[in-house]
Amino acid sequence: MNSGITSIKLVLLGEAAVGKSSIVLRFVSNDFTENKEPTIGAAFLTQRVNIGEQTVKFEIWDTAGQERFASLAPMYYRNAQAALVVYDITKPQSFIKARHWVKELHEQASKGIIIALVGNKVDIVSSGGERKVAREEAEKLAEEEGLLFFETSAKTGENVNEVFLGIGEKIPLGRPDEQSGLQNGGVRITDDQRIDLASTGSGAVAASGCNC
Ligand SMILES: Nc1nc2c(ncn2[C@@H]2O[C@H](COP(=O)(O)OP(=O)(O)OP(=O)(O)O)[C@@H](O)[C@H]2O)c(=O)[nH]1
Repeated sequence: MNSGITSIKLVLLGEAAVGKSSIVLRFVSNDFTENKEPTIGAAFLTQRVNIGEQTVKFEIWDTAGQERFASLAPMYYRNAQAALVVYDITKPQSFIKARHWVKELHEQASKGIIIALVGNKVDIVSSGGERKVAREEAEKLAEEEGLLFFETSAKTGENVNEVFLGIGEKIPLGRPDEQSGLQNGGVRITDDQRIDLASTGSGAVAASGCNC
């Protein structure tokens, strides 16, 4: 029984190794793996969160960034209500790729799709590494294209939940979920958990430990 739950179909796009899977892993399991294996094809995961009074189920398609999988992307973003376009703030090429994804989404995805531009791996800069994509440049792109913008670290968890909270707050909620889950299609499925996203600006997230 799924009534009262709103589903948000969300896709992650971005160059290989920018940290898409790591962002999802942080959001779904509050975990991080060094030297994560590249995604093959795509992975599907879900996570339920409470945003205010509303339970939202994120249905997340984590696409593979390797060029050989690029032609599969439209299959995953076609019906998506939200997209995370991820780049690595230490890799300028990944920001160029992010621009391409934003353009493609605006041309080919659903009208009204909510797009968040996400600059990942801020922990590298915090620990003395060199930033190669200026925050101002990304903010400018976000402003011009009407995107949400976040800088995150999947490694430390910084701002990761805020990305999903930001998406949840932008999408009109209250439309009950009419169908439970998507077909597996041979991809990895991870059980979802329920967490509460508090819109306090503090970024606090309380895991309720409910595997439901
Ligand atoms: N320092 C740091 N490393 C990260 C962060 N996020 C991911 N990584 C590392 O970057 C590498 C690539 O991460 P993935 O999550 O597999 O990247 P991806 O974008 O999903 O890659 P594809 O599946 O090939 O598209 C892994 O070694 C991760 O451990 C981060 O926030 N900080």
